[in-house]
Amino acid sequence: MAVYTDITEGELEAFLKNYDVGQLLSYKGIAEGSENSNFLLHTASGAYILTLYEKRVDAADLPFFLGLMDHLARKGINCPLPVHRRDGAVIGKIAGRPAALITFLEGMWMRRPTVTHCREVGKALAGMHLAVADFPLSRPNALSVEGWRKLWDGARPRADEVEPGLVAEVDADFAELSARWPSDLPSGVIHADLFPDNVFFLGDRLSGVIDFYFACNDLYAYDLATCLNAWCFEKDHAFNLTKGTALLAGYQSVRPLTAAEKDALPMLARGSALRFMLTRLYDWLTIPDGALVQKRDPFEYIRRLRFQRQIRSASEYGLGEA
Ligand SMILES: Nc1ncnc2c1ncn2[C@@H]1O[C@H](COP(=O)(O)OP(=O)(O)O)[C@@H](O)[C@H]1O
Ligand SMILES: N[C@@H](CCOP(=O)(O)O)C(=O)O
Repeated sequence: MAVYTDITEGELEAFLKNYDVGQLLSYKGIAEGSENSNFLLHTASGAYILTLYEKRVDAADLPFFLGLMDHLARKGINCPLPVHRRDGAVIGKIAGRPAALITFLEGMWMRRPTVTHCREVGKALAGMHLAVADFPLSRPNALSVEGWRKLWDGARPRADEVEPGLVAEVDADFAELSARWPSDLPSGVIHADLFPDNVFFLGDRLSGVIDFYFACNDLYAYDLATCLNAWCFEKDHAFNLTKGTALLAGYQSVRPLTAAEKDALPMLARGSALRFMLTRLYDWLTIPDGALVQKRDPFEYIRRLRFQRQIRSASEYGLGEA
């Protein structure tokens, strides 16, 4: 469920008066998503998404997120284009919340991505990494190693109740990741949450990338490692080598990895698995049952983490196979 703040037709009509989008024809809340409130709007000029930014998004970060979408869309990346108001601004206010209007993208996200989808997402990710080279804004990654530690401090006292032995496992991860986390790899603005529910397809064609609200400056190869975890495992938690091969080959067909990035990939994939396990575990332990926020399964990422601890070389993901 992702309509935390409801809006009236009157509020919406008043909000839209600031834009050149024509008369409001219809609007409805969108159930999918987890962070913000989203509405699908039809106006005389077409379809749009209205997003009301909720508590977990810092309003001070909105110029970065919306500026990034604007930059990428203008560079030909399939992502939403923020609609400018008549006064030039892209951020407005409705029902007391900061809000923006973005263009609607056709397509649907893949519940069971195929090898072809993995290759296409690899290409799109590399395309974004090239396209951000001249993006002028930056935002530190609040969810890198130090941010993970804060989440772990909150979750650790009850982590063994969720999964016996988890405290010892994750303490050991922190010791190793702190000592070996790379910092001198190619970096720039990354998406940082490129899961299947944030990528739309029309058949096999990638039609859109959405949800830039975790985007930040970090290592490009870390973004790719997140995709390995999010796209290349089956429902039974087994790694699919063919999908890994396709994702990495797709990425490298647009932006070849450096030797140092290849060497670091297992460590980055382990860190990324830890990052998503921790946000999920933290929410699992702190969000009350019945709350509107959708809680995601930490066990899926406990398994990813155990898998990633065993990997010694990126060739085990299929690097160099295609
Ligand atoms: N530009 C867009 N075009 C079409 N649908 C969109 C667009 N942006 C968001 N959506 C719809 O809204 C849902 C939630 O969007 P998302 O940005 O993932 O929200 P959240 O940040 O709350 O997780 C998506 O799953 C999709 O159905
Ligand atoms: N992708 C994250 C959760 C973030 O949710 P989103 O709806 O904003 O993509 C996870 O799977 O833990």
